[in-house]
Amino acid sequence: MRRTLSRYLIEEQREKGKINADLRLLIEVVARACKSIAVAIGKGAIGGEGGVLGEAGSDNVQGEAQKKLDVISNEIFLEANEWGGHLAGMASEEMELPHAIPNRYPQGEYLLLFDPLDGSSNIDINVSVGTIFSVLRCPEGADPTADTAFLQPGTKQVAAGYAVYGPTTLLVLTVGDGVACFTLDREQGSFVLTQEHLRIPEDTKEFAINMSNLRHWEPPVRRYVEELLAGKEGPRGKDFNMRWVASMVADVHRIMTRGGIFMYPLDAKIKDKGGKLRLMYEANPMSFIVEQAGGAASTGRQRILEVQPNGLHMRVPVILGSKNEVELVTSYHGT
Ligand SMILES: O=P(O)(O)OC[C@H]1O[C@](O)(COP(=O)(O)O)[C@@H](O)[C@@H]1O
Ligand SMILES: [Mg+2]
Ligand SMILES: [Mg+2]
Repeated sequence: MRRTLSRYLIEEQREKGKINADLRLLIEVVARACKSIAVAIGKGAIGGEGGVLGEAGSDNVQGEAQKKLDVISNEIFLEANEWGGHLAGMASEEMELPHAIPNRYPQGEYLLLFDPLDGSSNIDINVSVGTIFSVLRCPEGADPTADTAFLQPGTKQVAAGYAVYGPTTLLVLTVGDGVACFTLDREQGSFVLTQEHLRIPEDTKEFAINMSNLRHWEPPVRRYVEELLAGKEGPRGKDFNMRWVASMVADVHRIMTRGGIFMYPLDAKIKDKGGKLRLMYEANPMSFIVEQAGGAASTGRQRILEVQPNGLHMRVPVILGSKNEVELVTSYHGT
């Protein structure tokens, strides 16, 4: 019998007691929003003036040029989730401040953080993009319209997931009880459980990093990658393969499927910003998922999930995936 996302969540609630009804419904709403984003992306250039493709003509809070689909996806997430009754507030990579739930809607106990469209640079060339989300509890008495309510380390996440809009639309989810993968059945309009208990192999022969930054990396990462490149003749004694999609969701999903290590380390160009990837919308949710699948996630100096955020849009170096490789790079950092 087909197990849909709804059924999986009901089991997590009623049989396993891992989530409450509010969190179940919240995840259902998030999944519906991802379906709507998948439909919007599917329209591509249809509709004149490039359709949903191309630039929006605006910048986000990080000073990055927004694509039309960044804006559309953000709107879809806000609209779908604000009236659901399960949230105290939302924060998005695309918005400077938290989004308050309007008074006319019921208020809930959770905070939702999201990167509505990850891998924006791939939209216009028809390569996989995705959505990443993280759920926290709103601390008692905290003001959900203020940043401070959201500034909790990743260990406090109660759920996290990502959608990949690729040849198929996938939703990968953890509620702290392992990782499950659902495939969107486009005819039925439902997410069907296609893999449970995902595990990342501890060893790998594949790595993902933007090699064009090599000259800017810190010595530990440079040493690690140079050893991989040396292959059979080098200290690792085996050949490694490299992949870089430049959509974190797609690169991480490959690692969830067949292992590997993904790195967006600190480099001289981005040192002042603290890294490239955003802690709250990218690094934390992905690290929660990776750890739940038996992998590891580190900044090189610290477990990502233990980083105390100092701002909603804080950036961190990210090294995640197959456990033994992540531990090796971390050891090169002298930690
Ligand atoms: O273009 P670069 O420097 O290789 O960076 C790629 C990284 O940037 C990101 O696209 C950032 O995400 P956004 O598209 O949400 O800004 C990651 O998905 C990806 O890993
Ligand atoms: Mg992103
Ligand atoms: Mg984005």
